[in-house]
Amino acid sequence: MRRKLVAGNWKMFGSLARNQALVTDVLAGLPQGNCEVAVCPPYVYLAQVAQLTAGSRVQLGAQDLSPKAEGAYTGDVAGPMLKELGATLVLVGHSERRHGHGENDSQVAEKFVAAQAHGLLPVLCLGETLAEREAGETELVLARQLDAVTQRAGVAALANAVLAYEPVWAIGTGKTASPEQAEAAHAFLRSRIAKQDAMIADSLRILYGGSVKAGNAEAIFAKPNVDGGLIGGASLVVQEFLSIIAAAR
Ligand SMILES: O=C[C@H](O)COP(=O)(O)O
Repeated sequence: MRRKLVAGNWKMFGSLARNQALVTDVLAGLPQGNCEVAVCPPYVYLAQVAQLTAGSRVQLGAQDLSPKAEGAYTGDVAGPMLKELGATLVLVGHSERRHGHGENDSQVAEKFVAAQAHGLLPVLCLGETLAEREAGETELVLARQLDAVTQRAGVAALANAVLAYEPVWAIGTGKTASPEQAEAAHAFLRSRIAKQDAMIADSLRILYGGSVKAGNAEAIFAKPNVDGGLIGGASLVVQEFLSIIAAAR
């Protein structure tokens, strides 16, 4: 039985005052339940959010990391730094990094390896663009993005990771993948991993991300291969985020 995870990706939103209000209200309203909850604030707020979430069941994540442990890499942030501030997980390969910052599959694989090397749980994001979907290339793209990591890190590395299927066309657009479209992509990913290791495939959590809201979370999370969500915009709205957590039973 896979335990669901709902992770809020705040992207480049927040301020000291807004974060304090958001986390305080989320903690106050957190529904009972078995699902894991995490928030991923911008780097500069990790220490603040670590303090606010201390002792709660809300885990702390970062949105990206450097593939290097330290060095002359201006503007980059290394895994050990995230760990020191209390992060336990980190997103790698988010589409806003792949498409907005030109990260390729092999760089994403290096970041995945670095995350694990520094004791962080990598949440590997993958997903196709609208053009790729319309060209019938969804599975081809997912396979390429997944294989880049399994070939670099080995399939066994997925025992200590989470996947997040995020169709690029559904991110921040209000256009959600239907529960059936999400399920099909998740099932494809799981079956591809099962060809190499059935047990790892069975225990691996695959989150869905892309315009998840209170109103659609329950239907998406009800699909057998969907193990929670990576939530962008709705994670910044207290009642939306709490309802999504409640839907992840
Ligand atoms: O990381 C989260 C995803 O990019 C989804 O963002 P969204 O919920 O705002 O569409």
